[in-house]
Amino acid sequence: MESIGVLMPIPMNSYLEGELEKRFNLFKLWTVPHKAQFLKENADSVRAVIGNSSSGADADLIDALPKLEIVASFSVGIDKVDLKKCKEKGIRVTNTPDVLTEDVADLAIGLMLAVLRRLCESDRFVRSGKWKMGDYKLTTKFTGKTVGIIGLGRIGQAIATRAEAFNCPISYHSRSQKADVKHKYYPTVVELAANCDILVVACPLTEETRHIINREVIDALGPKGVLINIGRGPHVDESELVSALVEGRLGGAGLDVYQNEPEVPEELFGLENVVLLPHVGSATVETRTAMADLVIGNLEAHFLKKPLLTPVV
Ligand SMILES: O=CC(=O)O
Repeated sequence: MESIGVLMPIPMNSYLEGELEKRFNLFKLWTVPHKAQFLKENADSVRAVIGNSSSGADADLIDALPKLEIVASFSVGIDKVDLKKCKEKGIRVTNTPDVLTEDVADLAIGLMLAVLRRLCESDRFVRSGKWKMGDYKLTTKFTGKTVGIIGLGRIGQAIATRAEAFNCPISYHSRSQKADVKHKYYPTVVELAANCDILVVACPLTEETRHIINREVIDALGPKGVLINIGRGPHVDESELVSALVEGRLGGAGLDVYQNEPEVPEELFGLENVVLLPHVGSATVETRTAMADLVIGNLEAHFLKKPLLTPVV
């Protein structure tokens, strides 16, 4: 397979790069000074593109690569891939589900604890020497809080399982009620938000879920409510979120994702009821290695004409 051209537009993971280089002719686009020219010159050699949560395959890239057969995403979310165009052109698409579910769910619970128990602020309190001047203030209990989950797929379910271990009643919203699920279902996000303490975004980003967290939802969650976003930045109307937090109309937020990563609204930096992470839901050595192996497995299966391991299209 050494002659098969695989395009990686941005750096993602050194283990993945190394494993791809052992098997394929890997084009690392970010190392090339004139990208457009390089793409033009090598367009006929590229048969696969590696995507991730910030770089996928849009219509322009797909059109620029006439020999493209597969987009293998090093992510579970494939919102950066033009799926419609891929379907039209018979281009296969794969992602990395399951292997990252536990890490993302762990992180969601971590964010809940961090926001309610002010873990990051308390850490700053100790480091700054303020403890010597008096005790840190009281915070908010997590055990027993009602957790509302938007999207009860693999990750949403794993968050529910973990939150149940903290005696948290679980409720959810998804496109339709799930027959085999005992948690309370709300047909709208506003109703879910009005009836939970902590609202978690755990659904894929699609046209229907863009800005699923809007002003009405934020107001329903209210000044004691906490928003956790481990989905995608555009799930949230970020300027509404920022003004609600600044004005105290929302109790707090734990965010792993943002509208324009790596840009994060600076108004949030001074708020102690907000915990900000740099999109690290699946970022452990173990999980990123498993994700890389899945990307490689999908590419090998495709080029050996075997069934894909985790096909999306
Ligand atoms: O954001 C990460 C992913 O989609 O895997």
